[in-house]
Amino acid sequence: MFTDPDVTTVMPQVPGGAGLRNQYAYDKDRIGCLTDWSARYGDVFQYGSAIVVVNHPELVHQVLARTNREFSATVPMVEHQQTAAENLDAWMRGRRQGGRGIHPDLIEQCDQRLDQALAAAVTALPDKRLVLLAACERICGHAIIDICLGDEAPPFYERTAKASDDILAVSRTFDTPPWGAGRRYRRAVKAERDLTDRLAAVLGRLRAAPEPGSSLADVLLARPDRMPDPVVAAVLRISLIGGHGTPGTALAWCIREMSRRPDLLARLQAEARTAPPQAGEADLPYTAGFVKEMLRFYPPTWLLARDVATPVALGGHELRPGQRVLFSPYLLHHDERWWDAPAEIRPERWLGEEKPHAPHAYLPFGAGPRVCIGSLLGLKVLVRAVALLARDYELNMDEPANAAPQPDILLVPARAKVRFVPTSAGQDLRRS
Ligand code: HEM
Repeated sequence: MFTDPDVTTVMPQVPGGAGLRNQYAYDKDRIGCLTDWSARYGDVFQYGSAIVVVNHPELVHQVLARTNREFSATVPMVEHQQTAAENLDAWMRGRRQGGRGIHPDLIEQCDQRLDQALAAAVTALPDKRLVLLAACERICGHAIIDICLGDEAPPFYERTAKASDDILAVSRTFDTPPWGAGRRYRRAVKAERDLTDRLAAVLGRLRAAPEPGSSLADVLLARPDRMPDPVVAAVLRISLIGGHGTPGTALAWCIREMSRRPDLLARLQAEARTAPPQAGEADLPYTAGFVKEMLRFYPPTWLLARDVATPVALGGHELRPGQRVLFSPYLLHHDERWWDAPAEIRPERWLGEEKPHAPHAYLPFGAGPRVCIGSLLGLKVLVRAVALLARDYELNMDEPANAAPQPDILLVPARAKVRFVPTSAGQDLRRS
C-alpha cells in the first residue's frame, strides 16, 4: 500500500526535460524510455514542466478515482451543449444510461446473435492474406455493429470504421502536435453527427414498426421504462465506435500469440472443440484466461492521461492546473513488484480464485468514473472470437515474430499479414 509522505517533496525531473534529445529518445522507444525513466527517477517524476508521469498502482488509482473532480479526462462530444461543464454533465448522464443499456443481462440476450455475427464477419473476409490489424478491426467491428443494430447493421459498417478512425485521430496523447487539430476535430464532429443522424432514422423506423428481435437496439427499445430515443441513439453510437478499433487491436494480439505459441493454440483448440454449442464464458475458462492475459501483456490503451483541474497533492507532491498526468497500464502490467513473472505469457494465472496481481495493477479498461463502458461486451466478443478461430480456422500468419508492439495512440502489432483458412474439423463441428 502506498502512503503519501506527510511532507511535500520536490519532484524528480528527467534531466533535459521535454528537450529535443529526450523527445527523440522517446519517439524511438516510448515504452523503453518510460521504463528507464521510472527506474531512474521513481514512481512520480516530471518530464518538462507540464507532464508528470505516475507509475504506482495506488497513485494511478487515486488519479482515476478523482477524475471529473481534481483531474479531468477528454469528454466525448455531446450534441447541443454550450459549455464544457454542460458537456461533461450530459456525457455522464448518457454514460449512466449507456451503462444500463449494455448491462450484462442485456448482453446475455445477444449471445446467439454474437456467435452468428462473428462467424459471418470472418466468412465475409476475402480469402487471401490480409493486414492483421485491419482484418481484426473488421471482425470485431462487424460483430459489434450486428449485435447493436441487427438487420439495420450493413449500412453502418464502413461509416463506423471511418468515424472511429476520425475520432481516434483527435484523441489526445503525450505527443499530439497542435497543428491540424482544428481540421481533425471538425472531421471527427462531422463523422459523429453523421452516425447520430443515421441512428435516429433507424430508431424512428424501428419504433414505427416494432419487430421482436435480439439486437441491442431491439432490446433497448423494448425496455418497459422507455428510454428516450436520443439516449438510445447515444448508447448505440458509443457502442459502435468503442467496439471497433480497441477490441480489434486486442484480437490482433490474440491471433499473433496463437500463431507464435503452438502450446497455447493446442489448449485453446481443445477447449473450443469440446465446449457445448452456444458455450458461455464459464465453458471456456482457459480461453477467457488467455484473453485477460493478452490484455495484460499487450494492453491496447497502453498510455492514459488526465489533466490537473485544481491544485491537488499526489504522492507527496503538489500538482497544479496546466499539468498533465500520464500513466501507463503497460508499465503497471509488466512490473515485477505487482505481478509474478510478468515477462511470461501465462493464461493459467487467471484460473485461480485469487487475483494474480497487486490491487489496482490491472487496468486494460481503465477505472473510476470514466472506466470503459464496454468492458463486458468487449471481453465477451474477444472470448467468443478466439474460440471460433481456434475451433474452425487455421491461422496462417507471416512471421508473427515480426509483428512487434508499436506504441502509438493504441499499442498495435506492426504491419503483419494473416490468412484465415477454414479447417475441415471446424466445418464438421459447425455442421453437427
Ligand atoms: C478489448 C476491448 C476494449 C478495451 C481494451 C477498452 C479500453 C478502454 C479504456 C482503457 C478506456 C478508458 C480510457 C481512459 O480512462 O481515459 C475506455 C473507455 C471507453 N470505452 Fe472501451 N475498451 C474496449 C471495448 C469497448 C467497447 C466494446 C465499447 C462499446 C460498447 C467501449 C466503449 C468505451 C467508451 C464509450 C469509453 C469512454 C468512457 C468515458 O470517457 O467516459 N469500449 N475503453
